[in-house]
Amino acid sequence: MSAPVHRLSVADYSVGYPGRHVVSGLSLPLVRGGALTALVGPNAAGKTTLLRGLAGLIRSQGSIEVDGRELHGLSASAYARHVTYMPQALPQRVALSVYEAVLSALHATPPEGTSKADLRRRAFETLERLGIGDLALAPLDRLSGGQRQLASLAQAIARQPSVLLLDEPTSALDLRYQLKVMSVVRDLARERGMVTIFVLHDIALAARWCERVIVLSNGRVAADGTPAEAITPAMFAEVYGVEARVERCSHGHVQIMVDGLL
Ligand SMILES: Nc1ncnc2c1ncn2[C@@H]1O[C@H](COP(=O)(O)OP(=O)(O)OP(=O)(O)O)[C@@H](O)[C@H]1O
Repeated sequence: MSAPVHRLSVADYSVGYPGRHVVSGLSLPLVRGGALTALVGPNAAGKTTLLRGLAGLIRSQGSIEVDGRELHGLSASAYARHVTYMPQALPQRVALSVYEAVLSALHATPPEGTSKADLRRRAFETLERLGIGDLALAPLDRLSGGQRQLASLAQAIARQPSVLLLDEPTSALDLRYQLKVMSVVRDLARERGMVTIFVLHDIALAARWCERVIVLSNGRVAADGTPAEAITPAMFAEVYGVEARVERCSHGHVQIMVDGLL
């Protein structure tokens, strides 16, 4: 039996900090689970603020619905069962092993009907799936930056939320692990029908792996569509102030050539 496809809707949504609106009145056409969505845009566009708002970590106004259910008003623990956020900042240098860190994330919002043995199994399976089973017993404070990023991703995906929000999850990873992470998360999104939004600075990676690309600029949606619709020379000029060509290679993938600053 295939998993239900989760849905996220965001309407008239505003989020920011005391005395500072970063995103005002933003609406997103339905984000469907089962495939990857990229959130791209220049520095300070509001990507992290939007994701942290959607994750219920900072105060926001407007509507955020998951599977038709409004999340505003839910308790923090009920909210966290629907939405999981992987922050840009890597895990604290705490005295836990990678396995214990994943297990503690699972214990924070234990899925209904799962035993402690199920949670332990799920923690190990997640590490194996990401190709870091050999790091299970390694202390977090002895990992490299990339290894800590993988441990943080393992904490997020082990929780099996309806909506997974990942803030630059590949920024510290080498080429092989970038591809590994994109393919594991894409497969999980398909298997679980999970809504999955990645903040990415690497637009080529977004174009290659994501079905939908949302471009945020100054807290507004500047483009939203398939990679071919959203990633265009006009978007690069308007949003990033750079001259770029967008072509397709023989495999049909979008290729980006940045020629310089405008
Ligand atoms: N805690 C905070 N208090 C006040 N303003 C903040 C806070 N965090 C971020 N900002 C401001 O909000 C704006 C958006 O920041 P945000 O981190 O959401 O951007 P971003 O698109 O994720 O950027 P980047 O690509 O550089 O990570 C910026 O102008 C930033 O200075």
